[in-house]
Amino acid sequence: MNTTGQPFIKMHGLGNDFVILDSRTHALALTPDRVRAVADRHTGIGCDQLIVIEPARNAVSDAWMTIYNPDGSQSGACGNATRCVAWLLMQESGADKVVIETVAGLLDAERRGPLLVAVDMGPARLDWRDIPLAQAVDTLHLPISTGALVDPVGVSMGNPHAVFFVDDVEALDLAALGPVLEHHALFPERANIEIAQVLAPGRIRMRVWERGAGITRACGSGACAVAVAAARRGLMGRAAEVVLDGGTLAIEWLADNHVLMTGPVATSFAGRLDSSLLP
Ligand SMILES: N[C@@H](CCC[C@H](N)C(=O)O)C(=O)O
Repeated sequence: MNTTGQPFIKMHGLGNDFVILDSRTHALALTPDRVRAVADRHTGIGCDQLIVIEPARNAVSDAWMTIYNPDGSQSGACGNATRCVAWLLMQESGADKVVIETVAGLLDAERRGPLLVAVDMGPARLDWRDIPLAQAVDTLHLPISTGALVDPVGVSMGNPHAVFFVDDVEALDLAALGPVLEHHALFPERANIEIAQVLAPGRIRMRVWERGAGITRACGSGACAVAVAAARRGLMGRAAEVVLDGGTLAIEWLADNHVLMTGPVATSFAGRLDSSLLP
C-alpha cells in the first residue's frame, strides 16, 4: 500500500471529475508532464481537471485554486471544481461561506444544502479583448462557422467560451467539430465550445467541448456562458436551468453582471499518488 505519496481526493460536479491536491502546507513540483501523467485515465488517476489548493494570497480569501487541464495547460476558471473545493474548505472549517481566489479573481461560495454549493462566478466579460479574441469583433455574433455550427456568442467567465445555438444538440458530432473550433484562429488562447438548445422558457440543454480536455459531462463556467449568451440573444431571461450530460445547474446572471451558479458536489474516493506520477 502507498503510504507516502502525495494525498489526493477525487471529486466531481455532475460527472465533471477532478483530482484535487492540497499544497497549502508544502509546495508541489507540478509540471505540464506531471499534470498529464496524473490526469491520464489509463496510466494515472484520470480526471477532467487537476486542481491544486494553495495558501491564500490575500486577507479576504480562504485559499488559492490553480486549475490544470489534462493536456497540462492552465485555466482561469472551473465552476464545477470551485464548488468542490468550496465544499472541502467549508467541511474543514465548519463555515457555511468561503472565498476562493483564482487568477481570474475572488469567488464567493456558500453552502445551500448538504452537498449543494452556490458560487458567485464573478462578472461575465463580454469585450472582445477579455475573451480574448484575435481581432475587434462584436462578441454577440462571432464571425466564425464550422459545419452546421454558425454565429456563436463569445463570453469570458475568466476563461474563453464560444456558445453556438442549435435546434438539436444531440444531432451534432461535437467530437469532430469541437477540436476545430477550440483551435480557431479567432481564439488566441483557444476556447471552450458549447452547443446549446433552448428547451423551454428558462430551461436550456447544452453539451460542451472543453479546451484542453475534450467532451466532458459538465462544465460550470460553460453553463454560465450559455445562460449569459441566451439572455444576450433575447432567447430567455437572466435565470436558467442548464441541462448538461451529467445533470442540471441553476444559473442566474445578476443585475451587477456577476453570474451565480448552484449545483451539487460529490466525493468519489481518496488516495495517494504514486511517486512515479509526482515525485
Ligand atoms: N470544467 C470546468 C472548466 C475547466 C477549464 C476549461 N477546460 C478551460 O480550459 O477553460 C468548469 O466546470 O467550468
